[in-house]
Amino acid sequence: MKVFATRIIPAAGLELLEKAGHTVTQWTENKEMTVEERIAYCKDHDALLFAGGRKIDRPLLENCRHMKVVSLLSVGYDNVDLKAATELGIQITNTPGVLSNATADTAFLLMLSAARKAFFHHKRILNGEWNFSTPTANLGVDVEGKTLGVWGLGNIGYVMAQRCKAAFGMDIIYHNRRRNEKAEKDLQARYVSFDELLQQSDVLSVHVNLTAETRDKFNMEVFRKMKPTAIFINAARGGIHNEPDLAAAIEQGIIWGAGLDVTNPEPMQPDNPLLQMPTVAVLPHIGSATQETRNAMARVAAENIIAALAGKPVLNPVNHLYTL
Ligand SMILES: NC(=O)C1=CN([C@@H]2O[C@H](COP(=O)(O)OP(=O)(O)OC[C@H]3O[C@@H](n4cnc5c(N)ncnc54)[C@H](OP(=O)(O)O)[C@@H]3O)[C@@H](O)[C@H]2O)C=CC1
Ligand SMILES: O=CC(=O)O
Repeated sequence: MKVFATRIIPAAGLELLEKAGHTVTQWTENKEMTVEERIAYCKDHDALLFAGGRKIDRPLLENCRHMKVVSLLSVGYDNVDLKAATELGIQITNTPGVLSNATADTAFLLMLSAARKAFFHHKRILNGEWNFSTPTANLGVDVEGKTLGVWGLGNIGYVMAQRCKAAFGMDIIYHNRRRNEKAEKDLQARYVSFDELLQQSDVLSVHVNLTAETRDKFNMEVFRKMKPTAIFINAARGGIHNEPDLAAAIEQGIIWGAGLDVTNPEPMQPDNPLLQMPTVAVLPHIGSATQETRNAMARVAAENIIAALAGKPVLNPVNHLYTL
């Protein structure tokens, strides 16, 4: 059968699909497809491997009713109209688990980078300012022994908590809709209300899915409930924080700093004030971007397609989650 990939995909996934007898066409151009191009390609294929691009919306899905599966090369499924896909009988799948370590590592990197003003110091070196540091100027803060608050202690949040506890003996508090008993047992993570999470966290790391409930949750009203020394980390989705409010909160000393792998909108514009702030570290949505992890994700995405095209149950269905 015929599979269309919206970008060049890692070799491990390509090999699996070809070994299963499928023909794979990849979008190789260094520019986004137009809406018309995407519909034309999808109309002609049995499966879509979605490796990035504009939202999988109802108009696209309605033009591709024959498609058996849209396999996302990601965990997040907020860029798909799941309701439309389910109504049209199109299976949607994702790649959970295999990218948790790499994404948690990115959150960990951002936490340290914000705490130690690492990106700011890097910029200073580029400006030829090596000797500007004095015993009292441009200091960072320690994270050792402090409290990590995790909003969304699932696959990625768990690894972030595990790393922070093992590396720095941080106390772990978290807030989900349901208790995570494994984290409570293994990491002595303490379940708290959302407001307690805000009040008690020295570092607050966001790992929830982007949904109607979580969208724009971190706004000025919420930042005002956090410690003035707190560091806000978001390696989930930019839509979860209000970016002008975040910039104002740091500027006014309402919180101390931030580490963002995801921004709102993406791409972040180079003149965004957050990029000038010493206690802010921003990365261009590279949470899972390691060679090993991208190959593992491609394998899972390919296996989901192979199962769906064979009429077998897929590994990672997400259609049932659309009521979120
Ligand atoms: N930066 C990057 O490159 C990457 C970003 N991501 C993002 O990270 C997100 C999380 O991935 P992953 O850890 O695998 O997902 P999981 O489903 O394992 O974890 C999500 C957690 O969020 C909690 N949660 C969801 N909604 C709410 C809510 N309204 N209030 C409180 N808690 C909530 C869930 O618990 P409960 O259901 O009990 O509330 C769950 O523990 C993805 O959706 C994706 O957007 C993922 C990979 C890479
Ligand atoms: O943002 C990445 C994902 O896997 O979700």
